[in-house]
Amino acid sequence: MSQSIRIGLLSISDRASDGRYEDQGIPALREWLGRALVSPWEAVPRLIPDERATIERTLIELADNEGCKLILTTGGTGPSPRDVTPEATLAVGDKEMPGFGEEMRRISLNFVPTAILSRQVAVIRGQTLIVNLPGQPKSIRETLEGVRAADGSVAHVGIFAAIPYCVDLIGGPWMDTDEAVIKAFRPKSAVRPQGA
Ligand SMILES: Nc1ncnc2c1ncn2[C@@H]1O[C@H](COP(=O)(O)OP(=O)(O)OP(=O)(O)O)[C@@H](O)[C@H]1O
Ligand SMILES: Nc1nc2c(c(=O)[nH]1)N[C@H]1C(S)=C(S)[C@@H](COP(=O)(O)O)O[C@H]1N2
Repeated sequence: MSQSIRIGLLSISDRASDGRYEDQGIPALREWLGRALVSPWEAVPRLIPDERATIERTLIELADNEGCKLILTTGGTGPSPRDVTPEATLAVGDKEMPGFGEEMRRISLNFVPTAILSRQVAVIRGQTLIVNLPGQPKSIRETLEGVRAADGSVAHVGIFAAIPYCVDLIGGPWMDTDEAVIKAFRPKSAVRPQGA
């Protein structure tokens, strides 16, 4: 049995956090991960406003104190004055992982022409991978799972395909996925550690 991975689910929204609407970010993240992951995992959810200092503090808390090896944020990636999630994420990261943002924008263009308005980034902080997803709840599935053709075959692979191997490389727990949702790609040389 694999070791359980703790996954930070960080919904960043002024209106969801002050109760003007119900947060759909955390439920959408939970729902998708619940379908995609077949190895054990535990959600560590947080709902906060679009305040840069609060975002930075919460990312640090999830990574350093809560032991989350993966953090998925949703919201605050656009061009509006209050959208500061990428700045906060870059500020707490040791290394930027530009491929995630580049690929998510490409995937999202299959769904909306405004995909290029998302400034989403990904970083490594210590042994934690942090990935920004857009705020529209439907964009969570779109970017993580990718695009399917009418016959259900995969037309554009979602970014989650690369996440288990990235977590391996930074020393996190082994993750297995349901291939009907998303096939995790690992190079043939990747060796599953004993007991994982
Ligand atoms: N947590 C959420 N729950 C439900 N819907 C959301 C959430 N976050 C965003 N949305 C929807 O997606 C849209 C785009 O998200 P964005 O992150 O740009 O929010 P926003 O317009 O800055 O407002 P807010 O921060 O108050 O959610 C929102 O206008 C809203 O319709
Ligand atoms: N997959 C996907 N990506 C998407 C969208 C979407 O609906 N689906 N919305 C776009 C829009 S309209 C905006 S403004 C940006 C930024 O969104 P955010 O501020 O909610 O993070 O994400 C873009 N990326």
